[in-house]
Amino acid sequence: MTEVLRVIVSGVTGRMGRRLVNALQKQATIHIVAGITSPENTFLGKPLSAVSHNASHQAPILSNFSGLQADVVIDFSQSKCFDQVVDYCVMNEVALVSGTTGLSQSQFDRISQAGHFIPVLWAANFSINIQIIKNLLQVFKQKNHNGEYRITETHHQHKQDAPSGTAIALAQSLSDSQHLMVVDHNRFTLGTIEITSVREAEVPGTHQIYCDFPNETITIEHVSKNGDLFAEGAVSAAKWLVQQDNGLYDLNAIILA
Ligand SMILES: NC(=O)C1=CN([C@@H]2O[C@H](COP(=O)(O)OP(=O)(O)OC[C@H]3O[C@@H](n4cnc5c(N)ncnc54)[C@H](O)[C@@H]3O)[C@@H](O)[C@H]2O)C=CC1
Ligand SMILES: O=C(O)C1=N[C@H](C(=O)O)C[C@H](O)C1
Repeated sequence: MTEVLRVIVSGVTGRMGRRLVNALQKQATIHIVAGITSPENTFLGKPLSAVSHNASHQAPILSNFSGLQADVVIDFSQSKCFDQVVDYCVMNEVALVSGTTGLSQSQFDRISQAGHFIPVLWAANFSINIQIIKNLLQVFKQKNHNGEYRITETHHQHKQDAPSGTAIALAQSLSDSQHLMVVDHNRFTLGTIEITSVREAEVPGTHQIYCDFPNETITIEHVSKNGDLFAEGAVSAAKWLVQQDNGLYDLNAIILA
């Protein structure tokens, strides 16, 4: 008999959390234990059916993880509640898949530490093709010593962090420096890489990378058509992660599996 995977959705009332619930409900072998939201959220105490297409879903929307038992947490929330997510997973030996961006360096250090105790996978972008583009950019960097690069990211007006986690990750593939500097509210640098952030209407997420070499230019554009791309990527990652040993993983581990 196939074992049922018990999942907690952190950030369940958000744009991604709702898509995640819908994606999880398509999986016969997944059971959603509960959804977590902020203490002030109006959906608190309601069943998951309040935030999903499936009116029959009775799992509760809670403000904390207390007493919950699960195999994996899938987290798309906010940096301010990220520490409580990691603490719950480590203390209860629950695997963690997280796509929350805008994290501080100490929160990234915490993810690395958590990998000693549980399987953890964090990705700024759950599109496998973004991971493939990151890998390609690393090759560009190795093979082109005179390359100059610029990144522009465009997202919906509700997005709280800038630049996007994806833009930072793409720039990190191209730079020896990992340190982000703020130029002004929508312009940043990471080493010599310039990043521009645009906030526009309901754009799901577009990233353009301009690569300038002495005798050629290359432009790569990745356009997310909708958030299901990320939700479905995170569900696949969760199904894979629960079968792994403790450790810190990225999407390359899934590509190479
Ligand atoms: N890695 C990826 O592929 C993707 C990452 N993201 C990231 O996921 C995160 C969420 O994005 P959205 O759903 O658009 O944001 P959102 O603002 O719509 O949702 C955030 C959720 O976090 C919850 N939350 C806020 N404070 C909380 C607290 N103290 N305790 C528990 N829950 C709390 C909110 O209630 C809400 O459910 C962002 O960091 C975003 O950048 C978004 C899309 C794709
Ligand atoms: O907030 C979003 O919407 C997205 N955030 C991620 C990021 O910060 O890179 C990924 C995706 O582009 C959508």
